[in-house]
Amino acid sequence: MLCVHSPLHRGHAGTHEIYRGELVPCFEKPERADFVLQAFQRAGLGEVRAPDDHGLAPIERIHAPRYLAFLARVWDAWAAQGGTRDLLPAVWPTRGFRDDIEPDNLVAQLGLYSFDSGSPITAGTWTAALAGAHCALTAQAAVAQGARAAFSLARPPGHHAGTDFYGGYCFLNHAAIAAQAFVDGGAARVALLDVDYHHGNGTQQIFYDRSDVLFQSIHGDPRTEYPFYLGHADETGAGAGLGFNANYPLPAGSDNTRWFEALEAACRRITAHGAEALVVSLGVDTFEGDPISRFHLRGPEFTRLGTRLAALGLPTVFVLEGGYAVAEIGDNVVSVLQGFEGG
Ligand SMILES: NCCCCCC(=O)NO
Ligand SMILES: [Zn+2]
Repeated sequence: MLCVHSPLHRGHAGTHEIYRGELVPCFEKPERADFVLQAFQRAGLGEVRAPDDHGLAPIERIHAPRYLAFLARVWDAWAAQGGTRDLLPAVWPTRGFRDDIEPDNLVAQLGLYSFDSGSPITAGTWTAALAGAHCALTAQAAVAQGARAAFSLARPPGHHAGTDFYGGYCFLNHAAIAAQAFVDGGAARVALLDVDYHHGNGTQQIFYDRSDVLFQSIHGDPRTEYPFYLGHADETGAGAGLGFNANYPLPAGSDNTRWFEALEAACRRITAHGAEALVVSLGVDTFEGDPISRFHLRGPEFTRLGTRLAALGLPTVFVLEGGYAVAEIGDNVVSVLQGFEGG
């Protein structure tokens, strides 16, 4: 299986995030990708290739121009003001505020384009996010050209990023960008399955009124788990997209039997959709030892996940999302990919 990876992720290295109201060291750190890369190479799963430069056009198919312009300029604007520390928002346009006018104030702009204070922007964030999107696009191109599967090994992750907002450590929605590339390449029906512990609120928002991309997510119940404000089972799509969004929220602490029951339901739905390609938001923070999550998957379950996805028989792009047990993230990701390869 091809792995697409860029060392440019290392430029995104925030020091602290606000987690549940407290300033703590970042959980989403460069070592995550290093450990996955080492495990992938150790397992001999395939070639590791640098991403091609796909430019901005495929990214503009998903994200709003004013948001991309903001991400591209925000650090330089901050540096021009003499700023050096990581950028975190402190004010947001919640209900009753206007969000059609972009304030001149930089901290206000951070709030306009974000939904949490846990995703620091640093000098290398834009470059890293852009490289991550190009990793996903390069993986998608390889699959569109005949590869059975490919893995986009990038950070920061993407599934919390919406059309014009960042959060949950995510800035560009790599999985959504890859799914759109399949559509733009002629696929009439694409399935996007999010198996990260946290609901892919950004991906849901992006495809919510569309029937060509079926979005499904298995995740910790948002009544108690991040992102809290989206991811309930009654969110089934809108307009032309009604019936093409499915959430499987599970109570924190749910056992693996319940998790795989949800996976089975989602896989059946993918087959019923008549999907021609599959994009997987592969978060492994479902791992029993993950520091910020509360499911119980371990190596054998990750292998079983990969095997089940292989049984769908679809051209598949895996996109790395979460997973913060840094010592185990590599083995957990490789277990999924090995299960898929052997499936
Ligand atoms: N800062 C709060 C927790 C963010 C979760 C990020 C994640 O793993 N999403 O899938
Ligand atoms: Zn997650």
